[in-house]
Amino acid sequence: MAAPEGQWVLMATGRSPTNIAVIKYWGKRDEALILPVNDSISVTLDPGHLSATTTVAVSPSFPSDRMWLNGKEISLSGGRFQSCLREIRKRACEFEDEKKGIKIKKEDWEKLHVHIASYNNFPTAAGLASSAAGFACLVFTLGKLMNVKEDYGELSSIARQGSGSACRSLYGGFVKWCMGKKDDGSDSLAVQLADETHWNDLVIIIAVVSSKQKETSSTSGMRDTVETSPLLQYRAQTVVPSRVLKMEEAIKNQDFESFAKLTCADSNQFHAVCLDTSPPIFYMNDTSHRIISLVEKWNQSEGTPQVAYTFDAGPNAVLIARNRKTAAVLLQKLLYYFPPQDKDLSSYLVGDKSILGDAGLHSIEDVEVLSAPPEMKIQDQKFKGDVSYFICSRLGTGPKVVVDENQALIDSVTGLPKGV
Ligand SMILES: Nc1ncnc2c1ncn2[C@@H]1O[C@H](COP(=O)(O)OP(=O)(O)OP(=O)(O)O)[C@@H](O)[C@H]1O
Ligand SMILES: C[C@@](O)(CCOP(=O)(O)OP(=O)(O)O)CC(=O)O
Repeated sequence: MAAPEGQWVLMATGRSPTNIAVIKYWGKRDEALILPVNDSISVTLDPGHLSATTTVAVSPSFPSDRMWLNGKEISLSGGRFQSCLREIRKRACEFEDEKKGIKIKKEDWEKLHVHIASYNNFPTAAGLASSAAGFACLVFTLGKLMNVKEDYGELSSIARQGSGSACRSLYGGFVKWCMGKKDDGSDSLAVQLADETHWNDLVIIIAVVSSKQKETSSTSGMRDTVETSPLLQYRAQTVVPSRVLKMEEAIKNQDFESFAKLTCADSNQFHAVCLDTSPPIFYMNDTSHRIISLVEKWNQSEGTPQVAYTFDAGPNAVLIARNRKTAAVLLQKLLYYFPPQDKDLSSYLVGDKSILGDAGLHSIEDVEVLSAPPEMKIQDQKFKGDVSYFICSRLGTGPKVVVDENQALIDSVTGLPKGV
């Protein structure tokens, strides 16, 4: 290390998207390495709406590894953080910045400590896959800092050891996590099926359903399912392999009918294996069921699917509309049943707010005069307050370096999070 000992702080900042599975990962064959029992497929969401931003810093003056998440210091002692740090350090390469007088040899990285600050632009641990965006961002940004060779497949298999679904956030667009066969997990990694420009008509509306924090985490829920559900074997060995092939074909051909049918069926089967677990796990609630019913009835009345729904380990609905026009009609139907509790429409729909204009919803008065969806039996009942808010988004890119140093979350002089 050529610079005066302890005088420098070297930093990198990255931003990573979250993703939502359309063919679900549920069940591990190896808990420590996080190896799944089946392949899964996801869509990456626009990082402008849902992403993690992480700054990692290294300095000879740091006595230990530390991390701050959304401004609060958290422990890095857990096995998942330790696995990601260890695997990235192993692959670190020599780095030199002559102007700043910094030289770090390959073997120096093992001795240097890092400070990590991360911020999610959406609620953490609220069923919106913050762990996927977070671990993908951590691994991607550490890789940049430590000059790791750009092999996204390998990075994805490291992110997988932070949280399984995180491996799919290393790419934009449509992504497949190949379960792999090897015991060491080296072939359990993500590949991109198509980038975000391949099928850009799709519009994603997320209904963030009001709920307390979930009772069963994905990690413990899937462990219980593996141990107790006879249905999971059938799903992993027979159903998913053929669905994955069909889903890849649907994505390749932009076949919305097939895409929507597979997405809804797979979400429903995932929740069925949760119910088949002993004791049973319930992630969806009455609001989730009402949204399913709304979409199913509409799709049926149109004769062909307009919207796909999928639910992760929580009650939030992720709705994928075939195009903007359909998304605008969907929003009208949703707001008819789930009007905002207060008069502020603009904070009730975040992300791409321009969809409100497309739906002709400029004020709360426009929501109040919406007519009931004709295909629905329940016309006179509304469920104000059952949805906290909506997010309108689209498919997005994979992780990116944030070059603007003003956006770094760590102060380049103190090496501590800004504002601490
Ligand atoms: N930006 C981040 N950087 C690193 N780790 C993060 C980040 N955001 C979240 N995490 C990790 O993920 C954990 C939250 O994961 P959890 O599975 O409980 O919630 P979620 O991913 O938001 O929801 P779900 O898995 O139901 O979609 C946090 O406690 C933290 O360990
Ligand atoms: C329902 C899911 O969202 C489950 C995600 O599980 P996690 O990736 O959060 O679990 P761990 O690997 O234990 O961290 C389906 C999916 O994203 O494929």
